[in-house]
Formats: sequence, C-alpha cells, structure tokens
Amino acid sequence: MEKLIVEGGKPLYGEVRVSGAKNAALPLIAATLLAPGVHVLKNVPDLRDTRTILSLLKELGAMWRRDGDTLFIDCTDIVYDDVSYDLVKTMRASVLVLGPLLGRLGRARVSLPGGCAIGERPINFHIRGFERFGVTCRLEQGYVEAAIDGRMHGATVYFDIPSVTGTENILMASVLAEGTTVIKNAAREPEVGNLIDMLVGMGASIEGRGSSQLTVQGVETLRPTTTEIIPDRIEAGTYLIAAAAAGGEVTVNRCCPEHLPALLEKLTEAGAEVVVADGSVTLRFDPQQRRLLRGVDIKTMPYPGYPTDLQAQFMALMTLSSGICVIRETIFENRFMHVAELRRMGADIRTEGSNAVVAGRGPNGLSGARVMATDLRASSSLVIAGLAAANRTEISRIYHLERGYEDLVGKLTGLGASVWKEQE
Ligand SMILES: CC(=O)N[C@H]1[C@@H](OP(=O)(O)OP(=O)(O)OC[C@H]2O[C@@H](n3ccc(=O)[nH]c3=O)[C@H](O)[C@@H]2O)O[C@H](CO)[C@@H](O)[C@@H]1O
Ligand SMILES: C=C(OP(=O)(O)O)C(=O)O
Repeated sequence: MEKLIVEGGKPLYGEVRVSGAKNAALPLIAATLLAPGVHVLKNVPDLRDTRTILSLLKELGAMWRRDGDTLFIDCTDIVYDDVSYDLVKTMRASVLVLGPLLGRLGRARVSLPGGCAIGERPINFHIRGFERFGVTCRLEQGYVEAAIDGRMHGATVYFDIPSVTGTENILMASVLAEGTTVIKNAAREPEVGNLIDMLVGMGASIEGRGSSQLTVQGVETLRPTTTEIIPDRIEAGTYLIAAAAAGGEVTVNRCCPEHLPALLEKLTEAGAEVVVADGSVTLRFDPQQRRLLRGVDIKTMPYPGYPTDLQAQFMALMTLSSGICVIRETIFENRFMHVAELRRMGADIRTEGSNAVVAGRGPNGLSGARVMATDLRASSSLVIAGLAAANRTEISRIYHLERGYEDLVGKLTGLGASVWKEQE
C-alpha cells in the first residue's frame, strides 16, 4: 500500500488546472446506459471512481475507449446483470445505474450500499421515487431488485432532503417514463445541471434546470450525444484552501468560480485576497502575514450553501487561524473523522454532535505526524494540514485520495510543494 509524504512549511506559487468533476462524471457515465449507440463525454477525469463505474458498465455489456480526457461509450448491447457488492462497496455512486437500467431494460439488481465513513447514507428516497413510477422494489440478499412490466409512468416525487444522487437517479428514470414527472425539492448542485444538459442533448424534455422543481415530459427513446463534464468545484476549492493554509499565490484555472459562491466568500472573510476572473480564481495570502488569518464559522448546506465536501479542508485551514470558529455539519451525521487525525498534528478541536469548535493555533500551530486517511475529503484535509505544518507528515491509506483527485502529487509539486508517494 502507498503512503503520501508531505514536507510542509513551503508557500505555494503558480497555476493549477482543475480536472472534470468526479460527481458529474459518475452520473453522466451512468446516463449513457439510457440510449443505444456511441456517447461522447469530454473532460472526464481519470480517477479510481471513474474507472470503477466504467468497469461496472463493462459488466453490463457496454464498451468504451478513452482518448486523453474524452470517453467514447457504446451502450448498444446492454444486458441484465447484477451490480455486485464488490463494486458498490468501493463507490456508493454505483447506485446511479438503477434509474437508467429501469428506463432501458425495465429491471435492475444492484447491491445495497453499506454505511460508510461519513454516515449511514440510505437510498430510501431513490426507492420511494421508483415505486411512484410503478416499479416494484424488493430487498433480496442485500440487493435491491427493481422491476416493472412495460413502461414506467411519470409521477410527482418529493424529496424530504434535496438528495443529489437521488435527484439524478429519479431524473434518469423519468426521462423514459410515460407522461409527466415533477421532482419537488430537487437538488440544485451544478452536477445535476450538467446531467440535465446531457439528457436534453439526448432528446429528453426537462424544465426547471437550476431550480428545486424539475418537470420532465417522458419520451419513448433517446439518442447518444456529446457532453462536456463541468470542472470539479471541490477539487478547485481544495487547492484554494491549500493556498490559504500554506500562504503564497495560486491561480486555479479552468474552473467555474460561480460554482463556489460560499467558499469564495468564506476565504475572503478569513482574510485571503480572492480575485475572480472568467474561468479562474487567484488566491493570495502573504506567507509573512499568515497570523492575520481569521476564524470564520461555516455551516454545510445543499447548494448554493457551503458544500459538505469542502468541510474537512476548511477545518484544516481554521486550525491555523488566530481565532475561534464553529463548523456545523448538517448533511452527514458522521463527517468529523478527520478531527482525531488533525489533533495528532496539534490542532485544538472539540466536537459535540454535528458541531466542531476549532480554536486556531496560529500559522505555526501544526506539526507533522503520521496520520491515516479515512475518507476522500478527510484525506485532503490532512494534505492541507501537512502542507502548512512545520515538518514531515506521513498519510497512510491514500487510496481514498485517488477516488477524487487526479494527479494530486503532480499538481501540488507544480505549485512548489514537497509531496511524494512511498510504499508503506
Ligand atoms: C457521487 C456524488 O455526487 N456524491 C455527492 C452526493 O452524495 P449523495 O447523493 O449520496 O448525498 P445526498 O445528497 O443523497 O445526501 C444528502 C442527505 O440525504 C440523506 N439521504 C439521501 C438519500 C436517501 O435516499 N435518503 C437519505 O436520507 C443522506 O444520508 C444525507 O444526509 O452529494 C453529497 C452531498 O452534497 C456529497 O457529499 C457527495 O460527494
Ligand atoms: C462523499 C463523496 O463522494 P461519494 O458520494 O462518492 O462517497 C465526496 O466526493 O466527497
């Protein structure tokens, strides 16, 4: 197994190019199952998660080839097969094939995802939505078996919480259902918008993009199309927070600043200079002035609120501030796994339920340590802490990072960081 070594204490300078968004690539790859023919997806990141969903599609009969960051996926011959626990346990987003398989084949058998490092994460909203469309869903030996005779019929589906993959799964099922579907309290994340653009390009009729109510008029067939994956706002945010933590001047290129409203506001409030241009954001923080980093509260919320996927990274930054901050995690019930590891590096953090209170220890408050990555974003928070810490940090179990960060070592090295991988 590999570990990541970070020699901290160096400011970051330069430019970094953001890859395509993991959380958009996954549903868009799943959506190719909806229509026979060759689909083209551009700007697809090469990550452990995108490889996993492509293996899954291959098991279902799809063929694909990659040319740089462009994927060609041929979904002409799709077969009914299990989506096994072995795949779903490594990537919960595997459940995203349920909706398209129901639309295309009228049946699907997908392993129920387990609980994971950040919370219970049930899929009851997805199941309830499919049942509204007339689908029978049974739980059989750990698998969701979903089936319908004939075509699904459109219905009104209301989400108690605006679930991102729930909205995506229901959307993908509804586009081939007969009649009208109305999705209420739908997720408004940019990745949902990217999926809507692809589905519309395939011939679907969807109104309400960007709002919390989506109206779909079902069509009988769809055709392949070409779609570009949006830039990864979480990856972009991670590099911006890293620059604020280590100090320096970093320009994050090929990103959508408009997808990061809450983070850019919070970084500015914390004292960083944030300059937004068309498709890029530059963050400046004079390394000599890092003691001026302020404690800023955050509360994670569905988009456009502060994203839960940037909570751990912001916490790492706040451990270096000269103030107190309260971090409220409202999306997942167990997303503070990084706290114990940050404490090993000297952070002063107390948690109570879904709240964490961080007492900043100033710019020199962290020291390198041996720590363990527990989930994807917890891992990136440890990298950020390592970049700002005085000496060497060793992060084990870095396979988590490889789920969501393309060429992390290369990109950080390009900014002047001392980061490399070693065998454990
Ligand atoms: C592949 C992908 O896009 N992953 C993202 C997606 O995950 P994911 O789509 O799994 O997250 P959801 O938006 O569904 O979860 C939001 C909340 O709803 C709850 N819930 C969800 C579905 C359900 O059927 N029942 C239920 O109770 C969840 O436990 C959680 O508390 O959105 C999360 C929230 O922005 C992000 O952290 C993940 O990176
Ligand atoms: C939680 C995340 O992803 P997933 O939903 O794929 O587990 C994430 O990207 O931070």
